Formats: sequence, structure tokens, C-alpha cells
Amino acid sequence: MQVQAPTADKSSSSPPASSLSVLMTRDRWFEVGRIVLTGLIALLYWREMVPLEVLWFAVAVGLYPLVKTGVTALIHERKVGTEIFVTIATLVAVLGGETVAGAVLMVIILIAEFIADLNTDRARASIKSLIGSVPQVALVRANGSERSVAIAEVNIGDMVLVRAGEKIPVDGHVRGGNASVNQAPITGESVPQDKTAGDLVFAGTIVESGALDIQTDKIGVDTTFSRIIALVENAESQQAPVQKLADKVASWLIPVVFVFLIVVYLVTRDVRTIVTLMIFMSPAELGLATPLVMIAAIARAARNGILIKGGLYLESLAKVDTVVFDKTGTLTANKPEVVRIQSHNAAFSEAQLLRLAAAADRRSAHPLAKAVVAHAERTQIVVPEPEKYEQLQGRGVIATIESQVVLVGNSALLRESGVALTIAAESGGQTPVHVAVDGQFVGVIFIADTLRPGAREALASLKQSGIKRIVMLTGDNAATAKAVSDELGIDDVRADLMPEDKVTAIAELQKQGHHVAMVGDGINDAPALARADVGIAMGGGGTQAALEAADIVLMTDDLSKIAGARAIARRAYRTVQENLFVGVGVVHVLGITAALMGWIGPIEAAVIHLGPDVLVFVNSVKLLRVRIPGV
Ligand SMILES: Nc1ncnc2c1ncn2[C@@H]1O[C@H](COP(=O)(O)OP(=O)(O)OP(=O)(O)O)[C@@H](O)[C@H]1O
Ligand SMILES: [Zn+2]
Repeated sequence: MQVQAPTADKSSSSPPASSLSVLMTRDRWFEVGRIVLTGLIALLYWREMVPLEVLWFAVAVGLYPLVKTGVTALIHERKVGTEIFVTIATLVAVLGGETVAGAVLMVIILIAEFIADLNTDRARASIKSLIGSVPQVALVRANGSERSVAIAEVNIGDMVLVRAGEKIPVDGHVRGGNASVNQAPITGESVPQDKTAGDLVFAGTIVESGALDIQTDKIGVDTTFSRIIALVENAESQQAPVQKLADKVASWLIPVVFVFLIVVYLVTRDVRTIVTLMIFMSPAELGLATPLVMIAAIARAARNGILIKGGLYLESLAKVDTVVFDKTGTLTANKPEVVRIQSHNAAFSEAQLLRLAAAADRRSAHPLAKAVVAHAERTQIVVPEPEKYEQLQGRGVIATIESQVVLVGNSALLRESGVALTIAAESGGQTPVHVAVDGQFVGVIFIADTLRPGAREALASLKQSGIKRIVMLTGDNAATAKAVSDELGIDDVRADLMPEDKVTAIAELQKQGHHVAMVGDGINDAPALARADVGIAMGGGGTQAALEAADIVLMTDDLSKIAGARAIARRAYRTVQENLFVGVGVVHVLGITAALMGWIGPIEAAVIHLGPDVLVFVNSVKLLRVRIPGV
């Protein structure tokens, strides 16, 4: 899906960040001056208009910053970078009598580095502007009047008014009005959503028609939108293993290169060849080959409603061969409903049973608990407050209500509390929630949940994309689990699991050599999400714990996005390899060959050398637009 970049932002007046004028900082102008000065003096010397000493001076001016950054990198990171390389190449040329060649070479390299640096910054800026921005002012309604307020001065709870054509400045919920909102900047979904009272809205999304009164819940850096931007910005710091590999290669390559150069010099005694060779042996693009790809891929995913927290996870996602799913809230729609109540004790009517169960479940965040409470409210039962309440992971709740001890949960909960189950309440695809009062089993509430729309197709496309194994892990009972898995065509199912059993199951799969992705909603699977090679959380209905524990978040809860994310990840991985092998490897091998054969000199080499830089850059940024099947 190709998403339109958000339309012009009327309420912010800052210029687009990608414009050249913003990138040309004072330091950059200074750099331009230095390059021009060195180039000019080299030209004058060549025309025999200035003495050699002046050229020496120019070379020193040109090399100064290179030496500075090069030596700093050497001392602090123990890394021989391009800077040291260029310095040595230039010095070798100048000391070897090839003074003009040396100076020109240095100038060309300085220009190349300058352009590469500028372009990388520009790519970053344009990636950010693709995602969009948040308005800088909000129209706040207070005491019957409205006034424009800088976004930094909006408070949580403030009522913000947003009209057609404007962007929403805060995260909040609708208190009045109707509107059709384009949420593409957050979810990647370009079909506008209708919003009315009670609905959640996000900063950065656009009101296409209508108007909304929004009560502010989150502002500034706390908004979902800001978190997305921060992720894209920080993506570089979460280095992918392939990037560390590139760094490692660069560090052992350099001594090898020096030995090789010395050997060549001893054989040919030709300074020009050495200088030419040095240009093609610089490890510069090795450093460029991955980070730009990672930023581009993460930005591409973000535009499709997939949050990826770093390049690291892109690489692991590309390698995944096993996907593990949680059932409740992930494969099911997370809209559980009570379908039947069965009393097994004549002293309790169905309404009484529901009343006690709802009271016990009142404080629980579990989807089943919410279904019980919602059903009680719908049947207009007044639900009392529990005097005591405890949620037992993977079991249910124990509560004290009107001096009675009430258990609500699965059969294990009752068994472990010493309650005898008079019947085995198994019922196809429905989850039985058992209720016991003061040690007596009193009845069962059956809860049904529908499958998440598109779940079947999403699993099929994952299999098609090369996933070998799909597993379902659930805390629910085996019968319900089987009903769901049969419908979805999953054959590896494990039911009645405690949260820690899910972690063990994943560890086992990993021990068998699988790369495991875990998809969950986080009610009971945050530890499993953290344990898997890649944790993927459902963002829409997902809990905070899952969002924190997960490496990838699906903003729309759309399972088909998993295959989409994987397609982006694999494409990015391939792009990195192309960059390394074609952009860096092939071009350099050809260049080295040409230099050894004496076909090219240092200046041609410096010009040709711009090729891989450009190639790597274009190839990486392409990831933002190229068609990726399934995305
Ligand atoms: N608050 C609750 N109210 C009623 N029953 C509960 C509650 N919490 C847990 N249970 C029972 O314990 C079982 C296991 O719960 P758990 O949260 O581990 O898994 P789940 O939500 O059923 O499934 P999944 O692991 O697929 O998310 C549930 O199926 C339910 O029967
Ligand atoms: Zn779940």
C-alpha cells in the first residue's frame, strides 16, 4: 500500500527540513571554504604561480580536520577510519613527489565526503518529513471562548477544537462532534475513519471533514506520533549485527591492506600505483552500507503502521522461520462475549451467579473478565465492589464479596483451591469460566470470541513467504484452543499454559535451531515477547507491557502486517547485501585491478570512487518507494 504523505501543514510555519538552506550550517560553509581554498592553491601551483611551500600549506589546511577526526577515532574507538586512510594516501603522494596528484586527490575526497555527509542528512530529513509533523499550535476551548495556544502550553485535560483540513495536535478522546479522520501517519491506513464521542484520536492525524472537540490525554513527546518519530530517529543506534560485522571487517582489513601496499611498492617502486590502490582500499562505504538502509526500512514500515524499534530487529525478522501466536486477543478479535450461563447449584440463579462473577472480575484487566462485567452491566445487574481481590496469572481471580469467597476462572483454579468439579464443562469453541462460592462449585459462564478478521489469510501468506512453522500458545483450555486452531489451520497447538510455560516453549523452539517471532497482545505474554528473537505486539488493543516488551508493534492489529513487515525486513537485508557486495566489493575489486594494471591514475581513481558512494546511497533510499509485495 502506498500512502500519501500528509498534506501541507497549515498550522506550522517552519520550512521543510529537507531544504538545502537548513542543512548548510555554519560548519558546512566553513568546510566549503576550506575545500575551495585547497583546490585553488593546487591549481595555482600546477600553473607554477605559487611555490611548493604554499601547496604544502594548503595540504596541511585540507588535512587538518581529517587528521583530527581520524586520530580521535583511532584513540577512542581503536578504529582506523577513512580519514586516516586519506591522510596517509595524500602524504604518500606528496612525499613521493606526486604533489599535485596528492593535492587534487585530497580535494576530490574532501568533496566526496562533503556530498555524502550532506546527502545522508538530507535523506534522514526527508524520511522524517515523509512521516509528517504535528501542528505547533492548538485551538483550546476554555470558559466558552477559543484561543490559539502554543502546543507546549496545552495541558492534559484541555479541550482542543480541530476543524476540517487541520491536523490533530494532541492524543486524546473525542468529546463532541463528528469527523472523518485520516490516520495514515500513525497506522498507514489511508481510508479515513469516522470518529465520534468516545473514540480515540492521535496527534499528527488529519481531520478531512467535520470537526471535533478533543479532550487532551497526551501531549508532546508522550504522543504516539512522537514516539514513532523518536523510533525512526534512534533506529541507527540499534545496530544490526550485519553492521557490526561490517565494522569488524573494516578493522581487520586495514592491516592486510597496508602489508599488501608495501609488497606492491617493493615490487613496482611506483608511488602513483600505491596512491591509486589506496583510494580503492578505503573502507568508507562499509560504514555507509547499512545505516541508511535501516533508516529507510524503518520509515517505510512506519508509514504502513508497523513500528520497528531498531535495525537489529529488521535483521532478526528477516531470518525468522517460526512464528508463535498467542490466542486470546491476537488470533481472536478480542471482543469476547458471554453466550450462556449455566447454574449447577439450585441456590444460585443465573443472575446471581453473574452478579458475583462480575463483582469478582470487576478489577481485572483480563479480556474474559471484561466480557463478564460488560454482560452484567448489559443485563442491568448492580455489581457490588469486592472487599478483597486477587488476580492469579493463568488461573482467574479470587475475591471476597459480601463475606463470601468467590473463585472465577479455569478448572485448574478450582482444582487447586480444592473445589470439586461436578461436571466437566467443555463446550466446543467457547471458553468456560467456572464460578465457585465458599468452596462450592456453582456454575459456568461460557464466553465466545470470534476469530480476528483476516487471521486465516494472514497465516496463509506467512507460510507462503517461507515460514516453516506456525505455533499457537494459549492459557485457554485445550478444547477451545483446538476449535480455534482447526479453523485457522494451525497444527502445532499448546494449551493450558502458564505465562512462564510460553517462555519455555519458545526457548525450546530456539534450542531446536529455529529463529522465533512471537506475536502477542501482552495480557500474559510480555515475558514470551521478550524471550523470542523478535517480539511483535498488537498495538491497537495491546497493553502497555506488551508495547514495551515488543520489538515490533502493529498499530492497526492487522495480522497481515506481519507478512508485510517481514517483506520489508527481507528486502532491507537484501539491500544491505547488495550494498556490501556490489557497491563496495565489486567496484573496489575492479578499481584495484585497474590500478594494478596501470590503467588508471590517482585522480581517475578518486573520481571513479564516487561511484559506489552514489550507488549505495541510491540503492538504500530506493527502499522508501520500491514496490514490495505484501506491503
Ligand atoms: N480475570 C479472569 N476471569 C476469568 N477467568 C480468567 C481470568 N483470568 C484468567 N482466567 C482463566 O484462566 C485462563 C488462562 O488465562 P490466560 O490469561 O493465561 O490465557 P488466555 O487469555 O485464555 O489465552 P492466551 O494465552 O491465548 O492469551 C483463561 O482461559 C480463563 O479461563
Ligand atoms: Zn493473549
